[in-house]
Amino acid sequence: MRVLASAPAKIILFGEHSVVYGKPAIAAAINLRTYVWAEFNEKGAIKIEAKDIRVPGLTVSFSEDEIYFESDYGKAAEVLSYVRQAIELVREEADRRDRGITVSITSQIPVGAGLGSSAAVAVATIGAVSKLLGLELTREEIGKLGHRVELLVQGASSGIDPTVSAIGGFIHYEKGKFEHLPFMELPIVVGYTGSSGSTKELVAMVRKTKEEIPEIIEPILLSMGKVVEKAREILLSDLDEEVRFERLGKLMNINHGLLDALGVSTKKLSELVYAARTAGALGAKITGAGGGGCMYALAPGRQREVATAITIAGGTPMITEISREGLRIEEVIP
Ligand SMILES: Nc1ncnc2c1ncn2[C@@H]1O[C@H](COP(=O)(O)OP(=O)(O)O)[C@@H](O)[C@H]1O
Ligand SMILES: C[C@@](O)(CCOP(=O)(O)O)CC(=O)O
Ligand SMILES: [Mg+2]
Repeated sequence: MRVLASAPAKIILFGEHSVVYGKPAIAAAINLRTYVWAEFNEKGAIKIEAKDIRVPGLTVSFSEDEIYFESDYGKAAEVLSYVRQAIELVREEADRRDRGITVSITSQIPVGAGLGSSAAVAVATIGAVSKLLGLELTREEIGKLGHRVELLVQGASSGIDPTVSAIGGFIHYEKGKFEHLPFMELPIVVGYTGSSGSTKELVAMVRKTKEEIPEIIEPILLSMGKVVEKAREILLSDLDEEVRFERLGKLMNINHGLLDALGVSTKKLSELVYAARTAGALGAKITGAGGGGCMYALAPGRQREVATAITIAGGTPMITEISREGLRIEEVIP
């Protein structure tokens, strides 16, 4: 039997980092996906074929069914740890720790770009392997297992990424609980710096600063939570679209400033943010952990101009749409 599952990337509209400390956040699944094939192998081992993963310092190449890591083993093992933990967790849930499983991954999501590639690969792996082992799990349960994977690998995770990747759509999330927000097309442009940041390292860095100067960092996290609550209020209001976008844009700019204060922006991210605002975006901010990766801009009627400004500033604009669908079982071959 072979199973193919896929799971989407996401953007965090408001509240990254503060969400790790129990504050609310708002995120949406987007139409970039990670695909995972799962099948049994007779060796009783876990085998991972990560076909197109590009991480600086690591090259993975393939022959028929062997994987070669052109790097030290430690680094390769670390990079594949989300997938390995996802498989091990599902084998445990199914009480089939002995079962050999091979997974093969292809992905459209840039890695370490703040678009939740770690959550998508974990969720798609859990989806494919649980189906293979005959476990009946709901999307919500799969999101919770994805959260456990992120906790095991990163040491800290709010769970928002695996939740939105598993269930899809547009959500408000707080302390493990989510609420679907009304589906709406937002006129946004995502700008990719081309460099990556490790969520594990950035979350650890914020925690260290918080421990050193809690009297300064805690009020920033509190403010971020308040920005999210205000944004939710605006998203659910019946305000005129123009006013609504204008207010959301202002909140995005505040949220970016607060993220910058936490130290997770970079020169390039800020350049893309300011280029977008100068080209007419109502708001622009980092999305995801930062340290490189992506920003996004809200630009009703100005998406083309903002995309051009991002290109001129040295970034890559991406036109993305919100994905209603989360985890999908694409194919089951008996
Ligand atoms: N296609 C993939 N195959 C295997 N592992 C992946 C894949 N995509 C992402 N990952 C894992 O996720 C990590 C990146 O996660 P993270 O630092 O949270 O950034 P982000 O989730 O923003 O992309 C990679 O280093 C790797 O371990
Ligand atoms: C920084 C954080 O809020 C989001 C991280 O997203 P990403 O891995 O950068 O896509 C961490 C978390 O919510 O667990
Ligand atoms: Mg991640």
